[in-house]
Amino acid sequence: MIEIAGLTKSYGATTVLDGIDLSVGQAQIAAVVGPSGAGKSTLARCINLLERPTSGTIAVDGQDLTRLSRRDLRQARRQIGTVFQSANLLRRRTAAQNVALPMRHAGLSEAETRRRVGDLLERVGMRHRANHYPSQLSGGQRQRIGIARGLALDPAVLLADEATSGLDPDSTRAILDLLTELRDDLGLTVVVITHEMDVVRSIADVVAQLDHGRIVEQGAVADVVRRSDSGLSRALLPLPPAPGAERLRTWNVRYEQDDVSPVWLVQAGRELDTDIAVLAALVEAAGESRVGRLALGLDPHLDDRRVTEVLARHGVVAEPLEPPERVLLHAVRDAGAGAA
Ligand SMILES: Nc1ncnc2c1ncn2[C@@H]1O[C@H](COP(=O)(O)OP(=O)(O)OP(=O)(O)O)[C@@H](O)[C@H]1O
Repeated sequence: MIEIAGLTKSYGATTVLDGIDLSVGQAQIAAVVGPSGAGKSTLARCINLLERPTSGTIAVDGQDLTRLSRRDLRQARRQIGTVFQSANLLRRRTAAQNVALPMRHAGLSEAETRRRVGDLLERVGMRHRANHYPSQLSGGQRQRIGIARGLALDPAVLLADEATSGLDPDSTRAILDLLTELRDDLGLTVVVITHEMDVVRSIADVVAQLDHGRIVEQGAVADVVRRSDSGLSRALLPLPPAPGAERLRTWNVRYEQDDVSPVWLVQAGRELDTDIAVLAALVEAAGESRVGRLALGLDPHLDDRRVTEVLARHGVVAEPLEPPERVLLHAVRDAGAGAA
C-alpha cells in the first residue's frame, strides 16, 4: 500500500502541491483527477520519485521513500512501476528489449531477465509480439508493453499517468481490464492519474480530486457518486441532457443506497399507480454497488410527498425540476391551441 502524508512541492515561491494526504490500500485502484494545472503530473513525479517533495512523506508498505540516501533511493524506486502516456517505449528496441530494460539496469542475470520478460509478456497478452518494434504495434499494444515494463521489477505500486489518453474505446477497455486483473491477481496497488471520468467509474475503488495543488474531495467512488452536493459526484456521473416530455413533470433522481433493486422503477410505477417515463439515465456498477442518475417524467397531478416517499423506499432520492403548475399550464395552453 501507499501512504502519502502532508506532501508539498514548491518551485521557488510557487507551491504546486499543498499538503496532499492520500492513502491507497493494497489491491486497490485509486484515481487522481483534476483540471489542467491542478498538479496531477507533479504528484505523479513525486510518487515515482523523479522529483523530491519539498516536505511530507510517501511510504510504500510502511517505508518512507522521501528520506532515503541516493543509493537506497535507487533500490526503493523498484517499489513503484510507472506507465506513461503513449507508453514511451524506445523506438529502436523490440517489445521484449523494452521490457528487459529496467531489469538490465537493476543488474538481473540474463537467465532471470529472459524468464521474467517471457512471463510479463504472457501476462499482458503480448508474447506473440515479443520481437516487434514499437512502430509495428498498435497504441493499445504499445501500452501493454509499457505496463509489462512498469512491472519489470515486481513493484508494489503501479503508477499509470494518463495511460489510456489517446487510445480508442476498445483499446482503453482492454487496458483497464488488464489493470483490474493485475490488481486482483497480483494484489497490486494502482494509482491512476487521469482526466477521463469514464476511466474512474469503470476501474477505480477510490478517487481524489486535485485542484490548485490540494485534494478538494476524495472517497470511495460509490460513496462520492452518491453525495448530493458534490461537484466530483456530478462530474463522475453526469446526467445526460433530458428533453422535457409533454404533459409530464421532470424529476431528477439519484441512487442513494448501494442496494437499489434493478426493478425498482417498475415497482415504483406500480405503487404510484402511474406510468413513469425515463427521459435520461446513467446507471452503472461502481465496485459492488450500483450508482445512477435519472431524469424521470411523471404525471404532474401526483402528490410530491407521496412520490418522494415511494422512491425513497426504493433507495433513490428524487427532486422535481419544476412546479406542477408550469406543466399543467402548458398542457392547458396546448389544449387551447389545439381547439382553436
Ligand atoms: N518545474 C516546474 N517549475 C515551475 N512550475 C511548475 C513546474 N512544473 C509544474 N509547474 C506548475 O505546477 C502547476 C501544476 O502542473 P502539473 O503539470 O502538475 O498539472 P497537471 O494537473 O498535471 O496539468 P495537465 O493536466 O495539464 O497535465 C502548473 O501551474 C505548472 O505551471
